[in-house]
Amino acid sequence: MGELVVIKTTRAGELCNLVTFKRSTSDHMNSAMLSSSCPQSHCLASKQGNAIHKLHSERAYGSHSSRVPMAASSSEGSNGRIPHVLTVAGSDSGAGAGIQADLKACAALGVYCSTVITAVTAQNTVGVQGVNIVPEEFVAEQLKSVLSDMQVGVVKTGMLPSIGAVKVLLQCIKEFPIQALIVDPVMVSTSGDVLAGSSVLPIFREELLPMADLVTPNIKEASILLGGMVLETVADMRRAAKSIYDMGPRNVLVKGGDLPDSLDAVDVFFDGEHLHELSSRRINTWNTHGTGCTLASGIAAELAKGLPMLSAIKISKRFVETALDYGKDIFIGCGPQGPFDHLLKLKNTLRRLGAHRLFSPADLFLYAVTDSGMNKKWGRSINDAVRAAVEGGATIVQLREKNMETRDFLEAAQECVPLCRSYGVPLLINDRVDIALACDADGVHVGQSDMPLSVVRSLLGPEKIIGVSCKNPEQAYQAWIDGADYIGCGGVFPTNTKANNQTIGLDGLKAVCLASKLPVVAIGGINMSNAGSVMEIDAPNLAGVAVVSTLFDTECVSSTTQKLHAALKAAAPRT
Ligand SMILES: Cc1ncc(COP(=O)(O)OP(=O)(O)O)c(N)n1
Ligand SMILES: Cc1nc(C(=O)O)sc1CCOP(=O)(O)O
Ligand SMILES: [Mg+2]
Repeated sequence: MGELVVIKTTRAGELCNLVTFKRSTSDHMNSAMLSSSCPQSHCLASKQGNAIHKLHSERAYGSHSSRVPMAASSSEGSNGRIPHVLTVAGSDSGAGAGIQADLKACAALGVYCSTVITAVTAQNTVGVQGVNIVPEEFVAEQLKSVLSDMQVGVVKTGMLPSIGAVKVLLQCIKEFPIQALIVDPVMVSTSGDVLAGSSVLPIFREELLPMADLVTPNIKEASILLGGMVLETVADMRRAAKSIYDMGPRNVLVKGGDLPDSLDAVDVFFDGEHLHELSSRRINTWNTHGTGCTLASGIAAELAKGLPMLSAIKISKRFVETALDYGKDIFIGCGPQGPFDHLLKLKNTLRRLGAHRLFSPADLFLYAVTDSGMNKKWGRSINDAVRAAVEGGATIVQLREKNMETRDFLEAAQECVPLCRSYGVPLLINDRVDIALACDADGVHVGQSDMPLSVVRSLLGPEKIIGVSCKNPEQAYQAWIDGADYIGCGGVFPTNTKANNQTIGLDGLKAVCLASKLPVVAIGGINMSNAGSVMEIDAPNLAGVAVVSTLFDTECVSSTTQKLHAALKAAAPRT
């Protein structure tokens, strides 16, 4: 026989377990607790009116207990697997923190997120009005449902309000191996309400932290974990990071956002060998509720994509900083601490979806970048060079004229725009947003030290194509956040065309591809004999190659372009 779930509300801080629940073959569950419709035959729940009738069967669980730990899943591979984070945390009715923040952060970063709810809180921007702890048996059941069926990469924990919840979590991750465990030791809410009492401290210290790949306490949580140690300076945070490391986690990130009197938000990361101080701009806003959950989920998401720990932390910090900045003036709720806006990128995309844009990643297949020195050497005008490249099969053109007078550059660009348009090939201008505006080019390409992307976008408007140069995953991630259309990534090989250019190799190119959903074009030293190896790196968003000297430091631009096009086609026959 089943027993009804009894849910009573409690005031914040009273963390006694008031929910009674017994398993049986026909429990009637609160409909909010189980998914209501599922086409799969092994689904545990089927809807019957308002109640959900549970088809309880051990056979309903998959059996992945014998599987080996997953390799880092980099992005949607040909097997259709996508990076997956499981969050084990409390629900926040105000949706700024907890499960809701985790879902939004993972969605914003392009990672699938499943959820195990450990507690249901009634909270808003004023504070926490009530907490209901989910019984540990039901936490276990949720864990088993997800872990036995889905390929979870990273588990991230938030509110773990009882010893029992920690125990069942530890049991499950022993049974179902995962790629990494991130522990955000949530104990006190931003409003000061207790979310996990001191009774959980021993099991946190003795059993949970030793299993963690990363633990992310804020100042208060670090102090609690360390028995009341006072943390007032970055030096204190460094000491705290080392002491927490001694409890067993593989990495520690002590978050300094609450440290008083600092201009920057400095976090201290300790990997057992090196201490890193990671600072980010302190954003002046009240809308900070949920930053801790978001940061930890962001790290989990990036780890699930296959990034190393430090890169994942840096990217997640940048995401939080950008989201805080983006949402600094939004107004949700009347309390002292509002939530911020995780889905800023989605808004950028929606804003631009409304606009008429013709750019497609396929345009980047063979990207011809001009050089006036080379054209002069071979006695041809820019216009002739561009025409020959387009006739030979270039799919996009960039005018990169570093030493030209503005007036001459503009005149050349004004000739090239109609020429390229007549071939249906986009024409971009390197660096010079003013020239692009003046000749109505299709877009610009900017580097890391050129005009910032956000300013370029506001000057050019939503329809124009903006490419940005990136040499590492952090820059690639930021380009995506900032709303770039593509990434130019190099120097893949050494080049004589650009002085003192850093060479990042095919591995560097792949790391940039994996860090972003944007299409990527490879640049730097690409020629007839190595173009194939570039196209063959295993990255679905590698869209093509950008080339200067191979196309333009040659007598016959058109036939060289044709040959390179054929070489690319041979290496990437499906494009
Ligand atoms: C397609 C493409 N990728 C990268 C670059 C390099 O741009 P940037 O870093 O701004 O360097 P300069 O070209 O300005 O020297 C590019 N131009 N095109
Ligand atoms: C313009 C440019 N940008 C690079 C980068 O690494 O971002 S490499 C480069 C020069 C590419 O010229 P070539 O094809 O002659 O090697
Ligand atoms: Mg530039």
